Amino acid sequence: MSEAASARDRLTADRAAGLGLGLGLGPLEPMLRAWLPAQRWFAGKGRTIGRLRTISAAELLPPGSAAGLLHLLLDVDGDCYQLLLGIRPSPLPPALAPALIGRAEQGPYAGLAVYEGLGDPRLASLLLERLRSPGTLGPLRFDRDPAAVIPEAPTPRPLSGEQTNSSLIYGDSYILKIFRRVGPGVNPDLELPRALAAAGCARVPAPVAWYEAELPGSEPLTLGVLQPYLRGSDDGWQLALHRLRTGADFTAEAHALGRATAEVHSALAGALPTVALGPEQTARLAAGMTARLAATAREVPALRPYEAGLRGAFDALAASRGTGVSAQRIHGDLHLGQTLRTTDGSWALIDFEGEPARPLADRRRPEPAVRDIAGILRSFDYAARSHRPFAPAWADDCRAAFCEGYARTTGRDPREDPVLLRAYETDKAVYEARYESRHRPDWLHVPMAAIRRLSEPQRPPSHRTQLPAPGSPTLHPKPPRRPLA
Ligand SMILES: Nc1ncnc2c1ncn2[C@@H]1O[C@H](COP(=O)(O)OP(=O)(O)O)[C@@H](O)[C@H]1O
Ligand SMILES: O=P(O)(O)O[C@H]1O[C@H](CO)[C@@H](O[C@H]2O[C@H](CO)[C@@H](O)[C@H](O)[C@H]2O)[C@H](O)[C@H]1O
Repeated sequence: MSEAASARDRLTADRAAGLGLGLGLGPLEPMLRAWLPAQRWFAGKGRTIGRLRTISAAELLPPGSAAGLLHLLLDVDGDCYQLLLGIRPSPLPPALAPALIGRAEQGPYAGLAVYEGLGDPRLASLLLERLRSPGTLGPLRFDRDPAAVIPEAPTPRPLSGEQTNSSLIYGDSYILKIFRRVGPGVNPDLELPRALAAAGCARVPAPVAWYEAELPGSEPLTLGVLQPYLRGSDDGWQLALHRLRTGADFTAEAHALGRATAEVHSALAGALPTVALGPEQTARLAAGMTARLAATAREVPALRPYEAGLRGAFDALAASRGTGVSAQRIHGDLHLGQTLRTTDGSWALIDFEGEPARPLADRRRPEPAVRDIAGILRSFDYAARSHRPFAPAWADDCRAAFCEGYARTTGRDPREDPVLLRAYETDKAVYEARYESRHRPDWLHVPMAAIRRLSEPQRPPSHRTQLPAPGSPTLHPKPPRRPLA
């Protein structure tokens, strides 16, 4: 960055510090209190906000006759959230009207409209420009892969649809994910794709630029990651639903996805530390699952009648004494919505953030790879249950094909350790019950169906809706109808 640019950055950062936002949020506070709980990415939905204060404020662009861009990190009842606010003369142009948060009556922005800045192409372009030219602005540090060529000014658009964070797509070439709830320490969604890229694994789009906050006395907080946009790819979840609707087979894709997942797991195990689990660690894993179950049962009344039955899966894991299980860095929240089938027909995995509600330190801990496998197996069940009528055989076939694909690459079929797999599937279904009850109560019935099944005492498999036990004839189902990738 040039000296003039860095002097300008210091100026804007100093101006932001002097905005009167230092302790409280001043005139912005009432409007943000009303606006935050309505955001899809806000984790405290349904709660009245107690503490709301500024952690850092930096003007990426001071407002003048045109839009300004204010970057905020807010402490909302102990959670840290990232906001990018547009500030413009009021009224907003019609295209931006739905993004309005409020009009500042006093303070440095008196008379100006404050709005969600990401939908404003001018501000979205400014953010990309920052990422193209590394440097700092107040607490913000912008960084990039020096080898990457990031084009100038591709047209930005916000990604529409359900999301935990917020993303901007630039000219269908790059996608910038802006993390909303952030914490100290590198986000695994930056850490793991970078490690995979360095290891030569092409199953994950490699980060080309990122930005962080450097706050006194804290590890840097990852705030955003820019990656190549896999244009024309199909989201695995949508693809699966489409196949179900048209009565079409998905086992070839499930098999190829098993292989892709196994490749990513092998690359992660090669690039980052692994740990062999002994009986003590396995018992600790099982205790963690049991504790999560108890906490979820307190929060989700529908789960309570099944709590004792579900605990059986975790007790069995503790009793198994964990021989031969190894833990490694994994995806952490793998489901069909985190997979993309690219235009050349291969699978890519995205969103390595882990389960968004878990503390970052937990999400960065090595875990058995079967946790990801359980996530995908649950996802086939989700897809089959979203279909009317419920299609259990479709899900069973996909589950079997996925495990076979995984085994083809690693030499180990996940179903060979049914106790471990069942414990992780149960843990995932419990997580889903809490996730759905918090975010999509209309979907709660989907994990509840699995919870009912998983809470039943284990019987030898007698029909196709059961996960086949190792050695049973259904372990090696008929070959898929189409050639496998
Ligand atoms: N590299 C990419 N190429 C194409 N589409 C992508 C890419 N990364 C993400 N997406 C799309 O954006 C959506 C949201 O991304 P994701 O990383 O899952 O965000 P979140 O954590 O907010 O849910 C994905 O479901 C996918 O459709
Ligand atoms: O926002 P993320 O993609 O990181 O993940 C969260 O939201 C997912 C839903 O969007 C949720 O996934 C659950 O629903 C999916 C269908 O929409 C299904 O395919 C998954 O199997 C099921 O877990 C995910 O659990 C949550 O962390």
